[in-house]
Order: sequence, then C-alpha cells, then structure tokens
Amino acid sequence: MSYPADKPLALTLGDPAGIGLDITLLAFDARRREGLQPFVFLGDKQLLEARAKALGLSVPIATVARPQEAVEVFANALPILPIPVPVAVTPGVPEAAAMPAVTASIEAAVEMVQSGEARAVVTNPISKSCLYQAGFEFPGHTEYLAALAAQNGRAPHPVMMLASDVLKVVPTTIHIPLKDVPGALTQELLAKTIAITDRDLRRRFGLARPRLAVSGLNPHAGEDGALGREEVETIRGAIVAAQEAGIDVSGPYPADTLFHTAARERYDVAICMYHDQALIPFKTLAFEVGVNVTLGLPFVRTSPDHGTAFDIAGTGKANPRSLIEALRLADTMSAAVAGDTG
Ligand SMILES: NC(=O)C1=CN([C@@H]2O[C@H](COP(=O)(O)OP(=O)(O)OC[C@H]3O[C@@H](n4cnc5c(N)ncnc54)[C@H](O)[C@@H]3O)[C@@H](O)[C@H]2O)C=CC1
Ligand SMILES: NCC(=O)COP(=O)(O)O
Repeated sequence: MSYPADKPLALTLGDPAGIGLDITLLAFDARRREGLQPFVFLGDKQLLEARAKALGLSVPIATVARPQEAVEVFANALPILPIPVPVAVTPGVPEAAAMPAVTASIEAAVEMVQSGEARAVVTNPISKSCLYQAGFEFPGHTEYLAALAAQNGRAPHPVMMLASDVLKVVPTTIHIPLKDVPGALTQELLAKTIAITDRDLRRRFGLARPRLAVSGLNPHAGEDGALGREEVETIRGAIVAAQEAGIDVSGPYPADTLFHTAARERYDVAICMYHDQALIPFKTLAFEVGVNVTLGLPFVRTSPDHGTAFDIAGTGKANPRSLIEALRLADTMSAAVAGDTG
C-alpha cells in the first residue's frame, strides 16, 4: 500500500500508564480498514511492545531515524521515534518519574511540525494531576502547545474546541476552578475566542460562514440581569462587537436549552462559558467519536476527547475510536491548511 501524504502525523506518548499505548496499537492495527494516513509514535519501544504483549496483539514496531521514514514503513510496521521512559511503568499506575518523557514527546512533536517534517500533532492523553505533581506549569496541552508555538516571546491565544458531527463546543474558560470563572470571563477573552473560532472554522473546517451560538453563564442567561449580571455586562458586548465585525454570532442563550436536537440545527458551534457547560453535553452526545482540537495555533493539533482511563489501561477494554477520529481530523485539517492561501 502507498500513501498520498509525504509526511507523517506526529503522535505523542501521553501518560505511559494510561490507555494511550493501547489505543495507539489498536489504531495502527486498524489502519487499513480505517484508511488512516501514516503516523509516527514518539515514545518508548519497550513499553509499547510490553503493552502489545499484555493485550495479546501482534504488532510489528519499527524504529525510524527520521519522520520521513515513517511513511515508508507504515504499511508494514508501527513507526516509532524513540523517546525513552527511564522508569518501569505498570498500566494504571501513574509514575511522576515518567513525566519528563511525556513532555519531551510533546515538545518533539511540535518541533517536527514546526520544521515541516510532520503534518500535524496528535496527542495521547496526559494525566494533569501527575504532571502538576512533577512541576508542570500549564493547565493542559492546550496552553502548553501555545507556549511552545510562541514567536518573539509572544504565544498565540489557544482555543479548545471539542468536535463531532453532531456537536461542536468551545469552552471560553478552560481548566480553572468554577469559582474563578466569573472573574476570568472578560469581554476581551470572549471576543478573542469568538474571532479565533470563526476564523479557524472557515480556514480549517471549510465552513464559508460559520454560525456561532453563545451561551449565557447564569440560569436562563441571567433573566435580563435579575439572575446575574455577566450576560448584560460582558457577554452581550462581545457578541455585538463580533456581529459588527461581520461574524454570524448570536446569543447569549440559556445553556439548558442550547443542546437539544432542534437547537443544535441552528448553529455550527456553541461558545460556552466554562469547561463542564461545554463538555457535559458534548461527551453525553459524542464521547466515543469526539475529538479535541486546539484552534488558534500556527499548526494543527488534535487529540482524543477522553483522558488516560487508568482504570482500564492494559486490559483490552480501551476503544480506539476517538483516537482514530483524531488522526483522521488531523489529516483533513492539515490538508486544508496546506491549501490555505488566505
Ligand atoms: N487530552 C487529554 O490529555 C485529556 C486528559 N485527561 C486526563 O485524564 C485523567 C483521567 O480523567 P477522567 O476524568 O477519569 O476521564 P477518562 O476519560 O480518562 O475516563 C472516564 C471514564 O471513561 C472510560 N474511558 C475513557 N476513555 C475510554 C476509551 N477510549 N475506551 C473505553 N473507555 C474509556 C474510563 O475507563 C473511565 O471509566 C485526568 O488526569 C485528566 O486530566 C482528561 C481528558 C483529556
Ligand atoms: N477536558 C479536556 C482536557 O482535559 C484536554 O485538555 P488539553 O490537555 O487538551 O488541554
């Protein structure tokens, strides 16, 4: 089999105690029937082989010296660019000493895409709490990737979007405590989030005029200020400014009635105010197939929508579907970016 792409997608290690290794092996195993384009895994060969054995999978693994070689071997073997994990890893048991390898893999993937050797970054799930314990200073991949993409000391503003055919959502604030959401929600942040979402849905998803629906923060979108003032003082202003800039955006809508079937027909993406407001409806409707995309970066990044699933790592219960969709979407989005002249 030959592949039209001349460069691979760069797939990161993720937490080696989680299901990242399982779903990487399963996605590779499914590459022909799923029509997947080549990817190269940036991780530890011995760990991958041990996980394949635990799962009873017979997967040939080939160490490559350069990303380009991954395209050549992908038909016959899972290409790996070695990032050694210097500690023993038991599936389901996170290990702080493995965290430098986790971040090294993400950094190597970004370098590969920035040097033009890979088409996109696809990340396996990380354990945020384990990384925090090891001194990681970013809330998650989203902000870390933006910092790695900085140019002349300026990092782009990253926007998290969860994408599926039935629903796309953007949480305006991401991994912060719920009590901090009202303070973090500024007109500037919302305006930036709306503008980046509109731009990237045009450029990277091919929507000619994306329809954005903005949720409120408070019950019933605040009932004209009686149940909270954020809609009146912050959210409406950002919507009006974006409308004046030509964006097809409306709201604020009560969040409790934004996600039923008929409501979802009226927009392409829901801009939500905080993490769970966006991710609860999304994961209820699309957990198995959903993809996490970072908008606003100078390169494409996708990820499965689920976490490390320590409870099932190495048991054979992990479903690779979300990773498969993330690999597919990275392929489509990077093709769209390559053709982007705007
Ligand atoms: N992109 C990323 O790196 C993400 C990382 N996380 C991290 O993952 C860790 C665990 O998070 P949780 O809230 O427990 O969510 P989780 O998604 O890891 O697990 C929730 C439940 O879904 C199941 N599950 C998850 N993925 C599955 C799959 N592919 N096949 C079958 N079952 C699956 C798990 O077994 C568990 O019962 C946290 O540290 C969190 O920060 C969470 C989401 C995304
Ligand atoms: N809930 C989404 C999530 O945890 C993924 O975050 P990130 O690591 O992609 O920033």
